[in-house]
Amino acid sequence: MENYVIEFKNYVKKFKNTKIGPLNFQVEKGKTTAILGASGSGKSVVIKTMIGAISNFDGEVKVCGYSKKKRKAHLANKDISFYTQMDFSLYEMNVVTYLKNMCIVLGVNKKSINHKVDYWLDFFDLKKDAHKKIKNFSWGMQNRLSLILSLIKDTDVIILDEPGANLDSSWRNKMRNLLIDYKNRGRTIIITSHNIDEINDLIDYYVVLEKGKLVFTGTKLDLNMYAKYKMYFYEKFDYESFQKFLSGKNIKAFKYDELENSIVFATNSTKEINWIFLYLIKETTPILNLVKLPVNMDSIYKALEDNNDYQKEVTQIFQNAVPDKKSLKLAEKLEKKAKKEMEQQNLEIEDKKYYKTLENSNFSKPIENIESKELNALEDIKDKKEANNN
Ligand SMILES: Nc1ncnc2c1ncn2[C@@H]1O[C@H](COP(=O)(O)OP(=O)(O)OP(=O)(O)O)[C@@H](O)[C@H]1O
Repeated sequence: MENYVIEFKNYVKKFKNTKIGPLNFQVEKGKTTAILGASGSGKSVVIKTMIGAISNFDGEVKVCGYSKKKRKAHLANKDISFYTQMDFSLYEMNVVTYLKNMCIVLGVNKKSINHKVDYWLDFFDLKKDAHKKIKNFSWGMQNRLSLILSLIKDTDVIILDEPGANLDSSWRNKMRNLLIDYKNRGRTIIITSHNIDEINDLIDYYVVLEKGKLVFTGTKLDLNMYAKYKMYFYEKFDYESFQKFLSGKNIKAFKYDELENSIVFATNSTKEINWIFLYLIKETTPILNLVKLPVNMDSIYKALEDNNDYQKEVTQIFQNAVPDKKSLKLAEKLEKKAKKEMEQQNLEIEDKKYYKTLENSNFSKPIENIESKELNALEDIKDKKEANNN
């Protein structure tokens, strides 16, 4: 059985002034694939090609086993649903009549039409407006109607082009929960969104475009994206010793803003944040606020930049037959990086030790198996506690 629902091979679409491609990527069955990129990068062109709205292109595109260039290309659409924001401002019909007609066009089993229309109108809170003319619907209501159109066919593959646009946060949240449910049921989701942060935890594969070119395809692990946090303090912060503390930990500190007394740091494992708290306890530095910065295209491009730098370093080393001083230095750097990755793999074991330490933090028994720095931190607290009691 074919594991890929969609395949793009050497795909190129040329417009008068723009070229999209060459693109090579696959969408795996049962996974959530996000097509991401800045405005104008080519996301909609890719999606329009998937659904057959663009058919004149170079290369090969297969959807659900059907080549998009062959005579039977349209048959792929029976197995997929598609969402895009539609404009219903000229529709005189009421929503029930419209949806029932559309169910027939979409090939929904006749016996289930009434039940499905009723279910989805209820789900998107449009039942009370069921007999209004669609042209009188607000933008948000029209958007919910577009969503019903993409869900009512109930297919295993769903393509969503900016499903959150024009929806308020509570509807976006409801839509997100629906996608989680689809994902848990093994459905294939292809999604584009400018609010990456809202869907980032659902994404299995990233297809990242930049100015029509494919700049990345792969998993979250391949992307190695660090989550960024901003921490605010009451008073001046000793950034230098903080940076020293971070060496050997899987945390990067980006900058210290002296004006607002804030630091930005990043990590690819949320567990690592515990080190920061341990440091702050040691330094008795109270925090004012901690904010997780949203994932956006900048974070993704930054992760790609970091990955590219790393790749360049590796290539450089292997291209130099006789290692010079610079290459040796790079080799040393890479060795350190590899060591760090090993440490990351051992993180769970480290974490267990760390939590054990916290459990023991009543200081009634000796603390074993703990790094001396962290031991010192806890000892300091113990001293302070005792001083207070005296
Ligand atoms: N029919 C068309 N004729 C000419 N150029 C087009 C056509 N469709 C798309 N393009 C061009 O292709 C490029 C990619 O457009 P596309 O709509 O795919 O961007 P996008 O990534 O979906 O952007 P957004 O996030 O703003 O929707 C743009 O430069 C656009 O002008």
